[in-house]
Amino acid sequence: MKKIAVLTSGGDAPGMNACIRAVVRTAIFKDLEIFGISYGYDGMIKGSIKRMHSHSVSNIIQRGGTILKSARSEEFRTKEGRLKAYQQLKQLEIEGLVVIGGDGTFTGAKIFFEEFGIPVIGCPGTIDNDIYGTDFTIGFDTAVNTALEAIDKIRDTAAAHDRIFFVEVMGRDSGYIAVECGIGGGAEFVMVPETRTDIKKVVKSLKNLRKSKSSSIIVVAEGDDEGSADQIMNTVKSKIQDEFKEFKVTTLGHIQRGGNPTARDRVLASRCGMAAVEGLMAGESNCMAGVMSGNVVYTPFDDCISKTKAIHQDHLKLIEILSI
Ligand SMILES: Nc1ncnc2c1ncn2[C@@H]1O[C@H](COP(=O)(O)OP(=O)(O)OP(=O)(O)O)[C@@H](O)[C@H]1O
Ligand SMILES: O=P(O)(O)OC[C@H]1O[C@](O)(CO)[C@@H](O)[C@@H]1O
Repeated sequence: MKKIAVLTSGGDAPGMNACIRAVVRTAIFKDLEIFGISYGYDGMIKGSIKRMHSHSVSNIIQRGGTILKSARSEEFRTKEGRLKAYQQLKQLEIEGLVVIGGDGTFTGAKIFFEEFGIPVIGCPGTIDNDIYGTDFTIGFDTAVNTALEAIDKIRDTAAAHDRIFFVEVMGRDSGYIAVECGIGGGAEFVMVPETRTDIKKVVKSLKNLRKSKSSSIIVVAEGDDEGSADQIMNTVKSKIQDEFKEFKVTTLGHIQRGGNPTARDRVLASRCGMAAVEGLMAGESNCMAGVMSGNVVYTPFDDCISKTKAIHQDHLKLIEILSI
């Protein structure tokens, strides 16, 4: 193998730049030619592919976003689109690919590998932490810390005005961010897509808590089965508005995807990036390089996509016990 390429795809995540840096510098260290593809699979289809050098990734380890840009590509979902992408790689004699993204990115990579046989290794880059085969995904720790900082501030005003705050965090299909910042932020409740939200139970508990607390923080993952934080707030409010003075909603949104990556994300990203290149050179393919229990592991894309990394039930219990 002489030439490989790297791209970022799906939602950006803090630490993607550190991962690109690790891929580029490991490739150069191993005497490979390394190419950067802009705008994910769209850029691969359009041929937005440039040679990268060590200096191309200088001064980016601390930066959020991705210097390669990211995109969600509809065309890559079609066979014709993927064929165009393959032809672009073939023209440049690129023989291996590193894709940094989430489970959608890995689904595309798996199909691409099966159709054209180009070895592909993924690095888990998404704030959602919803990928099987790695304890944490790149960007998750930063997103949790960003959300936590906001919750700490919201708590001040919630306490000052005796309010119930519903704080919506990201997680289309996953409650990992909600659970971690719920524990760290001392939330009274956390609502996640993985478990059924019981509004009656929440109302009953809030009434009970009213005896000892005048304010509460409820963290809602955006994909909760009862709807958005706004919808949930209105349902809860209609049942207990006499008991609490005020109900407020704060949606944290995309601030969770930006900012300088934490040390944990930079280290994880660097390890996964290096492992992806080493894996390609050792003949690994159609898999993701992740870190589990401190060790680098290669997990088949099939497992990363089809197996779920369940929320720890004891984490949910922890929130319930500590909120009394
Ligand atoms: N079934 C599929 N076939 C081909 N390509 C796919 C498929 N699923 C996803 N992709 C490609 O992967 C891209 C990224 O997927 P997606 O938008 O789901 O983000 P992701 O990688 O899961 O990241 P995040 O978790 O941050 O949303 C899609 O825009 C598409 O180009
Ligand atoms: O704004 P976008 O890019 O559509 O992404 C939103 C989604 O991306 C994620 O943040 C994952 O990166 C989800 O939690 C969220 O639903």
